[in-house]
Amino acid sequence: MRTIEVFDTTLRDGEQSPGVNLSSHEKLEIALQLERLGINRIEAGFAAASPGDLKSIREIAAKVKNSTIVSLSRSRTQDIDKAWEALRDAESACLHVFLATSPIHRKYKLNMTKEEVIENAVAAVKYGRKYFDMVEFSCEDGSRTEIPYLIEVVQAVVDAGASIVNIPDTVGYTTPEEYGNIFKQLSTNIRGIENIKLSSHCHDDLGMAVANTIAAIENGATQIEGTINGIGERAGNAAIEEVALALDTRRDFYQATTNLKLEEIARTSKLVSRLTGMIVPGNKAVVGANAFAHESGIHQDGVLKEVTTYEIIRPERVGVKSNKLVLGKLSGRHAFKDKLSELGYELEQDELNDAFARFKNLCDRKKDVSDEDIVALVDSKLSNIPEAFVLENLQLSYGNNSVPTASVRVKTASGEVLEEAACGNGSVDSIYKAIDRVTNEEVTLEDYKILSVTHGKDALGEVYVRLSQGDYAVQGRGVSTDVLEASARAYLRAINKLIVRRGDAVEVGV
Ligand SMILES: CC(=O)SCCNC(=O)CCNC(=O)[C@H](O)C(C)(C)COP(=O)(O)OP(=O)(O)OC[C@H]1O[C@@H](n2cnc3c(N)ncnc32)[C@H](O)[C@@H]1OP(=O)(O)O
Ligand SMILES: CC(C)C(=O)C(=O)O
Ligand SMILES: [Mg+2]
Repeated sequence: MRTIEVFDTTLRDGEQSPGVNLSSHEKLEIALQLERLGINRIEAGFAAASPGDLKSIREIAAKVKNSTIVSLSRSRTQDIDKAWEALRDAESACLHVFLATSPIHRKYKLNMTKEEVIENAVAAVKYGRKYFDMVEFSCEDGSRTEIPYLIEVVQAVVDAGASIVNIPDTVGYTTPEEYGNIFKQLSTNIRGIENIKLSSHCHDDLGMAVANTIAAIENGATQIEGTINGIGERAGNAAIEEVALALDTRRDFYQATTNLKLEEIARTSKLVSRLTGMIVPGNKAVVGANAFAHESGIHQDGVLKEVTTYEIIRPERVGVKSNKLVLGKLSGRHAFKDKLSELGYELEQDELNDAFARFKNLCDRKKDVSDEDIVALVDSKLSNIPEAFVLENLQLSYGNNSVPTASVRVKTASGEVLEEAACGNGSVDSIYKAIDRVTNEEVTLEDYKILSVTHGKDALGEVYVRLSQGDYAVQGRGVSTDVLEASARAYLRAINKLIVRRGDAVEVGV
């Protein structure tokens, strides 16, 4: 059985998803969960991209001990210097340096000859090796590169000291057969291939990212790259959970496995979805809400007789648990704490007291409190964003023939209570206008999404908003049994984040 190493780029390529913008704290939370999942290498960002990216890579490098931390870097000395600045204190660090090799990129983007590309790639790897023991080189757009030339580039960077070579299908263009052949060619033509890791990195533009990744494994890849939930630039990257489960479920066929703790998958997926605001579709393989649901009579009958008739992955395998402890309004703190621990949360006493008070409050408004309700309730408070404004009261006047009016009362960080009212084109609009007034912020609402977290008429509603102000873009999430309250909480939360971001910007001198 071969062991395939897993390189996660949720925090770098995943953050390249349009609309996703994670704070340092959120990135750290994801990195710690990726470490728990057993990821071998975590690409924490692109240090030269911004002072904020550098800072969050450094924070992750300081806290994560069991995974190698990686920074992306162009083949430029100034980028490599920044990567070293971010990673110098990591327990285990890797520089990920890249340069495009395909004819299209050489001609139109880089304006370099074949020889210049090799020269720059070799120089970058050698420069990187002055700082780093582990250097990965990526032949960007490798799948559209002439194979004999690709072999030349790979041999040159291996000779220069790269210990991982990655062949990205940058634009999701390749097919399993074609991509597999590239790995076969490299596996048989590179001197010293046995001492390096050969890596795949696939995008999903034609919906083949996972199939292409598997083809690479079958033809010699020893590392795969991807993201949780398959998020990433354009149509996204190969979904790590899908590749891992394909190998696990069909180990009889592929004779390969990963060292991931598969039971951490559901939790990791939820965390990434929550913090990025990228909602996982119900029918998504492995982590979608319907992945383990059986709807039709014939399937249900089969599953009741023998579960393997229609279920190839047991839900427990990926950490989807059945509800064992039903909590309600008569439960106490011990049961609540026990449930939180089962759901993966270990709270400090004051956080627990706070969550418990909100749980009791929810029980008064909702008949059945499910695990999802509890996760939503705890998560909505745990992101540690300093709150410049806390929602104290929301009041609405609505009639189908009158102009909706909202009144909002907030408490500021200094304890001052402020109240404002506003009319709007609809209830949400009036709430947002009142919040703009009371916070004295001028923002643009770029996106507003509403969904139900749980089921039934007393379900929790979840609202995501994306706001911008000048160069800043932030997301906010609010959860409540009342969608208008959730809308207000999401908006206010985004404003609080915006205030923190502006503070960050002052700190780094932007
Ligand atoms: C396939 C991928 O996912 S690659 C990673 C993509 N991710 C990102 O780009 C996010 C982070 N990027 C950034 O913050 C910015 O692009 C920066 C800070 C890296 C660079 O910003 P700028 O200096 O303003 O350059 P800009 O992004 O406009 O253009 C890229 C430049 O890098 C060059 N370049 C692109 N790739 C490479 C590379 N691997 N090595 C060296 N140079 C490269 C381009 O040819 C262009 O050079 P030019 O200015 O001489 O024409
Ligand atoms: C930077 C590289 C690895 C990349 O993300 C790609 O080519 O898709
Ligand atoms: Mg990519």
